[in-house]
Amino acid sequence: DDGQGATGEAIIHADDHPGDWMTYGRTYSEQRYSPLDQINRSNVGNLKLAWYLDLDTNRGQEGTPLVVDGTMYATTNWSMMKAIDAATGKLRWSYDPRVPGNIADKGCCDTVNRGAAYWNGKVYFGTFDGRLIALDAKTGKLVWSVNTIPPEAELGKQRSYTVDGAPRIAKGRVIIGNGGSEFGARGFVSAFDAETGKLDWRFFTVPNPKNEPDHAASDSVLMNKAYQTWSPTGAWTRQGGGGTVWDSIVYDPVSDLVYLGVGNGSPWNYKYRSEGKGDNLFLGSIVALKPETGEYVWHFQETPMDQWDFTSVQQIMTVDLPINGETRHVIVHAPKNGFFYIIDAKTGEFISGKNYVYVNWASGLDPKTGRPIYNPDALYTLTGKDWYGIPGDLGGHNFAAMAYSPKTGLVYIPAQQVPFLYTNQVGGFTPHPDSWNLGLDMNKVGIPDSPEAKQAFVKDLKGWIVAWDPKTQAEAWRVDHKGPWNGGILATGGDLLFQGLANGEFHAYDATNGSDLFHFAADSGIIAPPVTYLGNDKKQYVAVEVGWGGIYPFFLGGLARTSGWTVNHSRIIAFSLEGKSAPLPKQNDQGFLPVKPPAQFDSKRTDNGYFQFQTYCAACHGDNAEGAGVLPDLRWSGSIRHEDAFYNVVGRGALTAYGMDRFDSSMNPTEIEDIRQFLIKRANETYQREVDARKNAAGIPEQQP
Ligand SMILES: O=C(O)c1cc(C(=O)O)c2c(n1)C(=O)C(=O)c1cc(C(=O)O)[nH]c1-2
Ligand SMILES: [Ca+2]
Repeated sequence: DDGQGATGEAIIHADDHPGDWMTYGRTYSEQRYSPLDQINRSNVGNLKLAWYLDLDTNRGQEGTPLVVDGTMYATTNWSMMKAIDAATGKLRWSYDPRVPGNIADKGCCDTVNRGAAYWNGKVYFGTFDGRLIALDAKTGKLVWSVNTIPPEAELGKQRSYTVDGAPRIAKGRVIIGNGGSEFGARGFVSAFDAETGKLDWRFFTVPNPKNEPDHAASDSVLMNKAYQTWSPTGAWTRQGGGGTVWDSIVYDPVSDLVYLGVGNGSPWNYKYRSEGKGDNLFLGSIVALKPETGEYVWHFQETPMDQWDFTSVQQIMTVDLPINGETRHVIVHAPKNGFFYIIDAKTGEFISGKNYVYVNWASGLDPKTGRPIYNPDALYTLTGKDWYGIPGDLGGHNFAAMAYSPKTGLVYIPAQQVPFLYTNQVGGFTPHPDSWNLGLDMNKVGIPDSPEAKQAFVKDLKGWIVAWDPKTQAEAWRVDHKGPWNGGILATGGDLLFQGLANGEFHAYDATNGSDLFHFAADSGIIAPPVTYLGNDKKQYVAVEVGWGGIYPFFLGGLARTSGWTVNHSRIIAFSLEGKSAPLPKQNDQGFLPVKPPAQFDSKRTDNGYFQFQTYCAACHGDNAEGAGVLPDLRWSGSIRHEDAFYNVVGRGALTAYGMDRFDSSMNPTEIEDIRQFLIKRANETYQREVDARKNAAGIPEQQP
């Protein structure tokens, strides 16, 4: 027995039953390539809506649905799970883990969920409040549920753990990570027995602050190798250091290793975090472990001295590639930092790397070691000067998964350009409970409300597909989109690429040259990756979750209207050649109207109100109080009209059930009222502009400014 079990064998031999989509990236290689070819270049133009299922949350949907034996298992925002007849869209069962609403602000980037795992008749998924849940796949009944966050990891209000990534299963062990490095967190992954939920091993990705054993699988490598790459007294010893594994965990049966994509530093500011010393292992790294024990095998660090939120969490893919005349089994990786890496899957040896998007922080990689050749100006925490970085904190590529077609030999990356102004927090590192704690000046990371500043920034916002040839480490061609933050990509044996876009369209492209062969108006922004499968009727379907959200519209707010205005109507849509569904229901896409604000505000309080807003509110309600249409735009909120009404929501938690936490333990009533004064000021400054932006046939606001 090789320990794989029937499900492990089924996933390893996924191409023997291509109608299923049994694990996050379809196969353990996570290539997101399906050999199905009923739908192909010659007939995709006839693709029709087969069914749609409206969801119960109107927020960002990032899930990859699984399909096993004709049943789809989809996770949606607020960590909910649905089992659906994959041919008809009929709901079989649903499960709501009842994540408390006040948890939303413990995570940086929307209460999303990226997907489930399937093993031996059970489906597994993580919840935003840190649980891992196993359900009976047939009935949806709870089998077990565990808290994945050990009590000793929760060290006060500055530390935060949320779970939104999809679990992966290796040899009967469910492996799950978490997020939280923007607040304060020490990253780790845990492996649980798939049958019982019993903890098997745990691996921390950054050292114990006292260099003491955690009694975890990571003890020896952290104490002997990683600790020496951190300063013993930096802010990391209080903030956790970061390194959260919030998305990619991959098991490779060929090398028999589990790969972790490790996240950014906490706090971001390297000078404060580690006194400007050391590479800070294992931040920004791929780490390879043994699946049975969690024992360290190798690591490759892509971003030493991280200070840009350059996570290596992005999807890890294994491919067999011809390299210098021999076929090698390699990892290909396009992390946030903008470089495309090829790494030996067995040993972690760096083979080559080249930037897949424009980058200004490094001039290239050392050809021997793969270490970035830094632009000294990019090391803003060491220079003390502001840095306009490309990629910025959202990366050249974020969670939206890339795909590889073995037929074309190309990797298709949902690439983007979203610059970020990195500025140091003045006067040393000052953390705030219940807030992002980056060691950055939160006032300055925002865009000033001047048309010139905004136009310059918006001009730099881009999104496209890059078709990357890993054999030559060069771009083959590209498909330009209207703006950043588009969905993940699916490649198929029909020589097609499928992708949903931020502008609410779902597209099929020719995988050989990028020609646009099909599009469908899905009415809301799409950020999730599509999947394809056979229904019980043996027909090929392509399905995707629709729903605009995630960090781009949340934090960039009005600036994130790059692909147009969208009002959220979250649903799952599925297509087939025979699709006979009724069209999507007609809906009102106008969204809220600006409401004339109270004329008076106290201009002595608005500066502090801006600071409090940027510190506590901007990450969800939008930079400088301009919303993007997902969460309430506070400039037009009824609750800013009276001090008590505003305090009821912000201080006393009147809306906690809807995801708005109470902030009376992090701000006093005066500070909360300062925010209200600032919001009234912003409403007055922008009211006429927002009214004018709606003076068009559709009545929909045009892109800022
Ligand atoms: O450092 C972290 O722990 C962490 C967690 C998460 C998350 O859990 O979603 C994101 C990020 N970082 C992050 O940097 C990021 O760009 C991001 C985007 C998203 C999203 O779902 O839109 N999540 C996250
Ligand atoms: Ca992060």
